[in-house]
Amino acid sequence: MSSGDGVAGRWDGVDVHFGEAGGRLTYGSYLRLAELLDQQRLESDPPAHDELLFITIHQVYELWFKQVLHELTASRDAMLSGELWLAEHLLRRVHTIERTLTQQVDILETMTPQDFGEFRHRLSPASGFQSVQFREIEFLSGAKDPSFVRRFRGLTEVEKERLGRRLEEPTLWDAFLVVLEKAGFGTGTEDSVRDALRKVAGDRSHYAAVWELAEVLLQHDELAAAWRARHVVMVERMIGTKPGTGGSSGAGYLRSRLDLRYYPLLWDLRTTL
Ligand code: HEM
Ligand SMILES: N[C@@H](CC(=O)c1ccccc1NC=O)C(=O)O
Repeated sequence: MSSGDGVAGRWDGVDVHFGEAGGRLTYGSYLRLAELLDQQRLESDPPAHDELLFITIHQVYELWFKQVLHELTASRDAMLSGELWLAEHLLRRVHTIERTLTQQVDILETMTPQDFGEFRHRLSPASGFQSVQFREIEFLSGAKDPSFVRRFRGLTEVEKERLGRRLEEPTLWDAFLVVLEKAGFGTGTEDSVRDALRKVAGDRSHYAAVWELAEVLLQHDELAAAWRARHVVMVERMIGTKPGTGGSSGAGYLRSRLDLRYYPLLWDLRTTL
C-alpha cells in the first residue's frame, strides 16, 4: 500500500487505483468512454453516411474549446498575478490547439455538398452561431458583445449564466493592461496605451517579457482570424450563397465578421514600427 491519495493497492509492482464507483481503474472507465462514445446521435433517418463525421467534428471542436477556455482563463489570471512566463507558456499551448482546429476543416471538406445536403435540412434552426463556448472564447479574449447573448435562441439557464459571467470578468486585454501598469506605464487613455506599446517595442531588452506577451496575444488574434477565414471559404464550398440554418444570410454574414480583431492597438502598432 502506498500513502499516495487514491492508491488502493499494488499489483505486480504497479499502484492500483479504484475509481469513484470502487471499481479498479481502467482505460475506459478513466476516460468515461462508454458515455463519450454514446453521444453521437444522428438526426437523419435513414442515417446519412456523413452525419457521423459532422457530429464528431463538432464534438471534437467543443472539447478543444473547453481546453482553450481553461488555458485562456489561467493565462489571464497569470497576467493579473504577474506570472508573465506562465501566461506566455499557456498562450503558446492555445496557439497549437488553434492551428489544429483550423486544420480540422480539411477533414470536414472531404464531405461533398451533395452528401451534406442529405441531412442539412434536418439541422435548422441549429447552427454554430449557437456555440456558447465559441462566444465565451471571443468574450474572454477581448471581443465582448452583449448583443450575441440577446440574439441567442434556446440558451439554457446555465449557458446564460456562463456568458453573463464572461461579460463581467476581465478579458485577456484587461489583464495585459494591468501588466503594462505594473511595468510603469499609464493606461488610462487609448493614446497612453499606444505610447506604452511603442516604448515596449522600442526597448525589447528592458521589456522582454511584456513584448513577448504582446506577441503571443497577437498570435492568438491572428489564429482566430485564420479560423474565421477558413470557415467562411468552407461554407461557400458547402452551401454557396444559401442562407444559414441559423437564420443569417450565411457566407455574407460570416464575411462581415472577418475584420474582427481582439487587439486592434497591437495591430495599429505595426504601422508605427
Ligand atoms: C459543413 C460545414 C459548415 C457549414 C456549411 C457552416 C455554416 C455556417 C453558417 C452559414 C453560419 C452562419 C450562421 C447561420 O447558420 O446562419 C455559421 C456560423 C458558425 N459556425 Fe459554421 N458551418 C460549418 C461547420 C462549422 C464547424 C465545424 C464549426 C466548429 C465549431 C462551426 C462553427 C461556427 C461558428 C462558431 C459560427 C458562428 C460564427 C460567428 O458568429 O462569427 N461551423 N456556420
Ligand atoms: N449553419 C450550417 C449548418 C451547420 O454547419 C451547423 C448546424 C448545426 C450545428 C452546427 C453547425 N455548424 C456550424 O455552423 C448551414 O447553414 O449549413
